[in-house]
Amino acid sequence: MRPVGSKYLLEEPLGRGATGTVWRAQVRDESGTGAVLQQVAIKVLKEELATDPDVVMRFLRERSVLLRLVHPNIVRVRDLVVEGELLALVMDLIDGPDLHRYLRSQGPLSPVAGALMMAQIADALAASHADGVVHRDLKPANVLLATVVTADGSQQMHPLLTDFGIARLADSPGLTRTHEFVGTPAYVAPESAEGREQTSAVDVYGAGIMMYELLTGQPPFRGDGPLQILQMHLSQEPERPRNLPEPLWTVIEHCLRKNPAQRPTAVVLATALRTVAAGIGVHSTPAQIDAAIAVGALLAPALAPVGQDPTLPNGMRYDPGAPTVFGGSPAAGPGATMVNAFGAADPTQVLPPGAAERTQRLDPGQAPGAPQQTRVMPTPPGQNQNQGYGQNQNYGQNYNQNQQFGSDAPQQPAGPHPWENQLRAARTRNEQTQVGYPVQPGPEQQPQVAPPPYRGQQQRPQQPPPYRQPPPYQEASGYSGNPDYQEPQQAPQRRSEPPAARPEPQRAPKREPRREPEREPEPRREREPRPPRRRRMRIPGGGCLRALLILVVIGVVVWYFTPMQHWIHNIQTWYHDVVNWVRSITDTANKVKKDVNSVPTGLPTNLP
Ligand SMILES: Nc1ncnc2c1ncn2[C@@H]1O[C@H](COP(=O)(O)OP(=O)(O)OP(=O)(O)O)[C@@H](O)[C@H]1O
Repeated sequence: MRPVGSKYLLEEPLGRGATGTVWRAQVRDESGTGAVLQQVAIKVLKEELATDPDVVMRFLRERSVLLRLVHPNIVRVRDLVVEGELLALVMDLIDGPDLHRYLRSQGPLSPVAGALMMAQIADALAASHADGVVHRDLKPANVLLATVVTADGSQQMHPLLTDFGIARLADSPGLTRTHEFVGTPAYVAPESAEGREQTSAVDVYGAGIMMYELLTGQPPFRGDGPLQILQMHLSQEPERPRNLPEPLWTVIEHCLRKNPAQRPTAVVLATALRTVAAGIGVHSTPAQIDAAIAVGALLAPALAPVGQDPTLPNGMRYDPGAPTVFGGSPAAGPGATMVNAFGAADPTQVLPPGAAERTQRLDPGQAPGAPQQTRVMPTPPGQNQNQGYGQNQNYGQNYNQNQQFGSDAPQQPAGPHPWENQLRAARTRNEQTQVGYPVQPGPEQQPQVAPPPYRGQQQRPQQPPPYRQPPPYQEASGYSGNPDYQEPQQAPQRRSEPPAARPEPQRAPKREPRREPEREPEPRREREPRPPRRRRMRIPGGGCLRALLILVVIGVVVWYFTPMQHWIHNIQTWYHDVVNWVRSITDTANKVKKDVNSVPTGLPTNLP
């Protein structure tokens, strides 16, 4: 067993994810008895994260926020440990599978069960959004299912959202150089895929994808590789699953809008899901059915009652400013190099060289060791990369303006996100290849993904929605919380006309024209499509015939239009002359020879 800090002992790994390994661990009594006080889960972040100064810095800065996120549907983070080159989150140990594993083994949930489970996850999101925390990596693997036994002895599944802040930690400028993907492509919102600003709406998109998967068994966009899936998020509309009740599809479809401004808030989503769950059950009253059918009006973005859910009791408001209630002992052991939940005021003792100094520069007005304010509105990816630490001194300021989701705080120019680069590279590759690939439209040609008119940039900033505690399942629809609960699969029958659509409310007048982002991506010039080539008919041997024909034509021209005939005639004449000369010479020679041979022999040989 490996010790972590002065009071934790890692027992056995529970599982590994992209950002680290989760261990079952013990909390030891530090008074000397060594007794095991409690079992916890500890997520030990990967070494490459733990050694990245940016991650360490964020880890320390966001500890107060992560520790403060206390909600019935959020896995509670109890402690954050920084020890040497080890970063770890100490969490409640949840004795149950994660939702991904559950879906693989049990199959999809029924519409009512799925809607009620997602309503609870939306509650968790509403609470975290109210506190300025965007999850950014919503997926079934990040929902743990605790089993609770009710008063009547039956077992119920209780979903708890985990891994808050991890995606943001992993999205470090240093890491994005080596890690191409932070997040899970199947659940990524279009704006995240394009490296645009990520607001709380990315979580609502993730919730929409998750809901689709809970009800059908698979996410809406599936492809061969991450890039193809990202492209589908950007340009494809999800296909409506068969047998899905219409009101439930309406909710999913609103969550999956490409434009983040058209998605509902998490508060509205939770209300809408409970309305739908109540209206599609077997015991639904006509009024509940009508309310479910009219859920589209509730989800309309202009009507989204930010933070105002009339169905929730007043006494159950979520107070983001409320003090965090921690358990355990605040004392760190002597010499312990640990930053703990109770020691927000503890000086940070172990930081990679320079990180402490940077932290100091980030918070110039803050006394060393003083509890940090909540500053967790995610900066657009790449911002830090381009700006350096000095400019991050505005972080707190920006947060104060940004904590209303979608505020009119000045937008920092965001550098290209790694995904964006990859998408561009892929498109460019397609263009260069040009073999049977249609030219992919650039972002500027895609109507669905045109930079959205962020509400925050156009409208007056709104206060974050005060979160109210949701009612238990039973209050919503009589659902016991057990996903095995049976309810009809078909859409509710319309028993009366739905209530007239609410009048469109007056939108707040534009306060200032929207500022164009300073770094608009260069509009990419589309290539002119090549005209189709005319295909020539190929005749076998046609090439030879053509050459022969050309030779004949040349011969005729030369014969009739040049002195060739004359030259040939002369050559013939010369030839004949030469032949005649040769003949006459030969004849003469033969004659001479004959004459010589005819000279009489027998002459005296002894002539003087
Ligand atoms: N608090 C917890 N209690 C019990 N088991 C947990 C807890 N947190 C995580 N686990 C289990 O540990 C395993 C790994 O979790 P982890 O969060 O690292 O996985 P992941 O979500 O797939 O990865 P990542 O979010 O890093 O991409 C999962 O199977 C999960 O069920």
